[in-house]
Amino acid sequence: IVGGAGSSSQEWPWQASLQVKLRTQSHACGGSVIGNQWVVTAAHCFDDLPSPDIWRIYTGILNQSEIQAATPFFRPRKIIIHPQYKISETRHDIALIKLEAAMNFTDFQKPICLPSKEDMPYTTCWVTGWGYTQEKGTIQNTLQKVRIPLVPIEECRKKYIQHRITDQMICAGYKEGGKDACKGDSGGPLSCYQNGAWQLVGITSWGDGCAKKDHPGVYTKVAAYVDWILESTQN
Ligand SMILES: COC(=O)Nc1ccc2c(c1)CCCCCCC[C@H](NC(=O)/C=C/c1cc(Cl)ccc1-n1cnnn1)c1nc-2c(Cl)[nH]1
Repeated sequence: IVGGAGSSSQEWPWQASLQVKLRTQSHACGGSVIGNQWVVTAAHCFDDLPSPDIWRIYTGILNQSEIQAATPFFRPRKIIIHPQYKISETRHDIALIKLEAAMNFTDFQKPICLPSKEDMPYTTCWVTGWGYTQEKGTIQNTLQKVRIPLVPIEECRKKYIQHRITDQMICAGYKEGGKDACKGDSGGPLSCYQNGAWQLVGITSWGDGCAKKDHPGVYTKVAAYVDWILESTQN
């Protein structure tokens, strides 16, 4: 997260850290708890790391330093990549992880609501993650947060002429740049507060550089996948 600030405990209890254990273990992607056995993330997180056995999902964490050998984590029982997603493309960048066991919800780990399928005028949206605070950066210890306004899709299409911004994507950013998601934040939530509840409006997906002027971040529009999420999480 570029231009953000450290979060407090219990502020984003749906935020997950998806870690990969090869010879060493490290953070790879963000994720969002949407049920006691379900986390939603970006499909591209699995492009080069498809084996479920190397993934460890941590919830209820504020600081990466809380993750030690003894810290409990969930293993994926199943990873469901959106059927229309293609590796190294940007469309349908969404995946579901069924955890091997159900979690107990607490003040530190509980789900975020899925959004309504109708387009809403979200005005209070935040992006969170442990990603870089600049393009050449490092994974942050404390979960970072930054408030970012949504950008109308027609304006976003003008900024990304050579890319195809589809109706299943949502853009967020400041004209002057300075605040954005960055490397290590992908898969995490774009959370918007609306009608008294936090809703998972976007999944951090891609952008041209981090926090550059006239280059908003591009997020998977969760409202376009609510039916797929509901039918995929039935069993
Ligand atoms: C110590 O541990 C680490 O350093 N871990 C570790 C450290 C870094 C990374 C990994 C692990 C995961 C790589 C593979 C999966 C994921 C591959 C793609 C992923 N993208 C993003 O997270 C965000 C993109 C992004 C999103 C928005 Cl909305 C706007 C601008 C964006 N950016 C444009 N340019 N940079 N960001 C990424 N993530 C990393 C990189 Cl490197 N790139």
